[in-house]
Amino acid sequence: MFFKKKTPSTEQSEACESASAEQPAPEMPGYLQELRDRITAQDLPAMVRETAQLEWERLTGMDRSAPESGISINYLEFLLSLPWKAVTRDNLDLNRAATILKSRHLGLDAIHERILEFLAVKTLIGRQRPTILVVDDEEIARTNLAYVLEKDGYDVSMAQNGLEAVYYMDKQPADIVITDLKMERMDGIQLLGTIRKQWPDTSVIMITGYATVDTAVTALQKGADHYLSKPVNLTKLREQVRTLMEARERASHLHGPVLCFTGPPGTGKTSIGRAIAEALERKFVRFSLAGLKDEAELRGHRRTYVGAMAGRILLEIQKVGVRNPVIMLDEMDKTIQDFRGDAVSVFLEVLDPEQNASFVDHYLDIPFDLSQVMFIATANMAENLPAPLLDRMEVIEFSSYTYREKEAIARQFLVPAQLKRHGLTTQDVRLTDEGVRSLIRGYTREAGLRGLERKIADVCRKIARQRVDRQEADSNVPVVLDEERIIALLGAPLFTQTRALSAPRVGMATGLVWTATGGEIIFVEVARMKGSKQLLLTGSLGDVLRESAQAALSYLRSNAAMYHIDPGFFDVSDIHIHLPSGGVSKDGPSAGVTIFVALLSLLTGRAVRQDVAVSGELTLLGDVLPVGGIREKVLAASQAGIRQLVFPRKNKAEIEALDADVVQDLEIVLADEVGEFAKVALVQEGS
Ligand SMILES: Nc1ncnc2c1ncn2[C@@H]1O[C@H](COP(=O)(O)OP(=O)(O)OP(=O)(O)O)[C@@H](O)[C@H]1O
Repeated sequence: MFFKKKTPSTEQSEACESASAEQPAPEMPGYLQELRDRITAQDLPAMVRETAQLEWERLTGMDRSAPESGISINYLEFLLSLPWKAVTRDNLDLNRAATILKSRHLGLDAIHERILEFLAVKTLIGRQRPTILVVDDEEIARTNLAYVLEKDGYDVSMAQNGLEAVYYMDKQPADIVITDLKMERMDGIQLLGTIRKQWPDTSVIMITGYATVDTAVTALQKGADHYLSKPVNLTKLREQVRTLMEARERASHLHGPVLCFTGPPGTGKTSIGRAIAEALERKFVRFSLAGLKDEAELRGHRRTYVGAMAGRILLEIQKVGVRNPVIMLDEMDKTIQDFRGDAVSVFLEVLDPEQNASFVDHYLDIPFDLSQVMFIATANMAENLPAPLLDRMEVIEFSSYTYREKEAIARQFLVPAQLKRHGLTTQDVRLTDEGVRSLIRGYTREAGLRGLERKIADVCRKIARQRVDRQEADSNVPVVLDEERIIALLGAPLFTQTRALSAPRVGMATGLVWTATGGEIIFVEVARMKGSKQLLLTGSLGDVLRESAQAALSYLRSNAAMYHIDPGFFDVSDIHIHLPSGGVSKDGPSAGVTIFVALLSLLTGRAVRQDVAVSGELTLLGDVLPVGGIREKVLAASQAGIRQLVFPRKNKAEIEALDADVVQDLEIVLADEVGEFAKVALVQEGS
């Protein structure tokens, strides 16, 4: 029993605290009767009905003007409004799922494949009908039980005694054995012993006509999962069978692992989640975790708090009215950083099928089964998620779109959808190639498509307004959306992409960074002045980047001769390293090589080519380690007008996996050690 009875004194004070938030109690006698009828009539699990009845009894003993009766009514109403048993039936037709996924997205084939595999495994497991073996020497008893259980969808076989049961189990072990206790040849207790030894995963329900406390205790001690006396209460038996089957389902990983979509904003994570729900014919809930500050928002407040209510998870379940929706937990990484308290353990409990079958919301105070929910988490960067959570999730990465992909998606999906949403048709508007390009390049700067979608909506709104205002006589003539028209509608372009500079410069190198919103090019500037061995670092740099700068400087000092620079250069100088765009914080090890190139240029006086970008982690001994976010970095480089890229050779596999579309117009050089980076980036002497 999970309902906690409180002492009258605490109840009173709590009730007074909560008074302001509660509704006045409805006219009681009729309402109380109605509540009672609902408790009896609704299909509730036994424990829930018991809790509701107890609460109802408390309510009837209360003064109807007392604030606590309002609290009690709210609780009961909430409890009765939850979908304790309601579920939608999964549609596991893979062809249909594939069609739905394809019709919603362009590209993303690898992700679609992965999701279809996930659904295929579910389908196969779902097809295996659970099996039950009924063992009883009375024919009527066993056929009756078999009839009832078959109607519940189980595959049922029968045996007359323990020996026959063992014979059947040898051929095909059942998930559950329901056995009589007293039988000829091998009785129920002996059969239980054999099952426990040979088929430890099979659950056993023991039934007997000679129910005594002793036999029940013996059966349970020997490993029976449940015990029932004759005549068998069929409702109880079916409930026990269902509980055991659900526990088995959970153990067989039917529900896990949880999918976790990572990638920059607007790359299709939510819309794929929605498409999965549509394919399965499940309800969909998107629930943004951003801004969630503490556990109570997820799990509810105890009823002792003023205005206590259930947490977001149960409120969403209540809203959709079924206990098996697809719930998308958006931006999990952000919540974990900002959360007061232990967010990780709450998520572990919510996502783990072993634990979430008895999820306890503090307000509800009795377990609610979340194990049928299909959770999908999203995060901008998987690296931001703690290892215990990542362990339970299958991460699927969504990456940035190329210009070309954006153009195709805009044409096929975003523009038609926005036209429709604004009462326009493709007859009203003709978007030219130049128009799409200018929308993408001039008005958005993003890895995904969110901003582009908003800009298209802006354009549609303005065209709709013009159409209505002017009552255009020529309304049959489509508006041609070319660059000029777009500038007329949206104003001057907002962005000129950070462009690589053209002329080579001494003391300035171009690098590449990867952030939650995609790739970016960065510039590293270095200067040397008279001083006394100080290294100044500016530009909102994180600790890792600062350490990379120190390592690059130490490497150069310790290898001065090899690079033909004065070994004492630092004794009489200060070195300043600056990464412009101070408003953006920068961190990570991959700028080590870029800093080295800028320093070497400064100390040798050789200029750095500005159409080359380098990215790699530098060790103190001059080795180069691989870096992350290759696709994002390459895209950023090509959009910024870079011609040549140098990456660590250890990134070869990721580079070879890039689509031709991404590496178009770029030359990528792979380097083993830091000197090779410098060779490409520095202008050749004499040239
Ligand atoms: N490959 C694609 N094909 C067609 N439309 C797409 C594709 N990717 C994204 N979209 C569309 O772009 C818009 C933004 O996508 P969505 O909301 O799914 O992104 P998200 O990754 O969930 O973003 P966020 O992380 O900000 O929540 C949606 O209208 C979506 O339908």
